[in-house]
Amino acid sequence: MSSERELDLLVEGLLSDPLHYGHPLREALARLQQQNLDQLSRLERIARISDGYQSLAREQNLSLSERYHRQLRQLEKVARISDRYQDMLRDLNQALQTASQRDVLTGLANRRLLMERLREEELRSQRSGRSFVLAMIDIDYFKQINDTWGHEVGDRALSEIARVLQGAVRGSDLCGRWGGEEFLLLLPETGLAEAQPLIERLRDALRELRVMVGTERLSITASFGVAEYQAPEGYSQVLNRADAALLVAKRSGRDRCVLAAAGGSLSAAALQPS
Ligand SMILES: Nc1nc2c(ncn2[C@@H]2O[C@H](COP(=O)(O)OP(=O)(O)OP(=O)(O)O)[C@@H](O)[C@H]2O)c(=O)[nH]1
Repeated sequence: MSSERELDLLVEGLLSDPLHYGHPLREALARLQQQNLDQLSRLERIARISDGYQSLAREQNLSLSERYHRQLRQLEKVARISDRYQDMLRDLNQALQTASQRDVLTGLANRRLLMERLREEELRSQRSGRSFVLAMIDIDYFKQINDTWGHEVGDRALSEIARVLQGAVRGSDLCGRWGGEEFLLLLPETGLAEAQPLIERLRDALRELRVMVGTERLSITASFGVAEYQAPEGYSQVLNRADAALLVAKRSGRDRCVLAAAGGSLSAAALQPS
């Protein structure tokens, strides 16, 4: 038995012994004993409170760290979703950009992209002094194809024509659909003399094109108006000259190419039907 416990028992024994009732020291001992018990229970309460605080603090720490990790995991998830979302947005933007620059039927550059490139080419030519060539191409009697075979056949013919034109030009050239059955070729860093063989090849390729409707083969020819950029003119002037040359090609029988010479006069160096 511990000495504290022995002392307790001794004090309890003295206080409960009727022999000591009325003894002046008994009252003092009883008060001392009570004070001791009160002190003890106060200490026990403090210890309980302290224990409670400690476990609460532990719990709070634990849940804080858990909450922190949970937040971190959520943030990582949000970041992953946001990355994916951004990738999707980028792809979508790219697709929209491409779609806004492409002709739906033929997949060629549309008029918007052609205009953009024309502006760029004008600036480049003014800086470098190297000209570019524009070829306006219009399919001959295309209305007859539609009227005879229907719009779907007309659409198929336009797609085939586009494929031939696109296949014949260099990577640095731009071939686009200007509208309807009209196409535009933009040949950077090129002069009329260099453009002529390409135009010849294109005319041949179109003439040889086999667009079939059942056993019938469509006859496809095109007229060309070709002009070379003359600095410091604006791109719309070279467009107008190519257009005027095309009109002459149409009026003088179609299936031919008319070159717009510098200064606005139309060259007699038209390529005649072969
Ligand atoms: N199928 C189809 N036809 C089109 C499309 N765009 C324009 N066309 C047709 O192309 C034809 C152009 O006719 P015109 O401008 O009279 O010219 P053309 O018959 O080719 O005669 P010339 O140009 O003078 O040789 C019209 O019948 C238009 O409807 C298209 O996207 N699909």
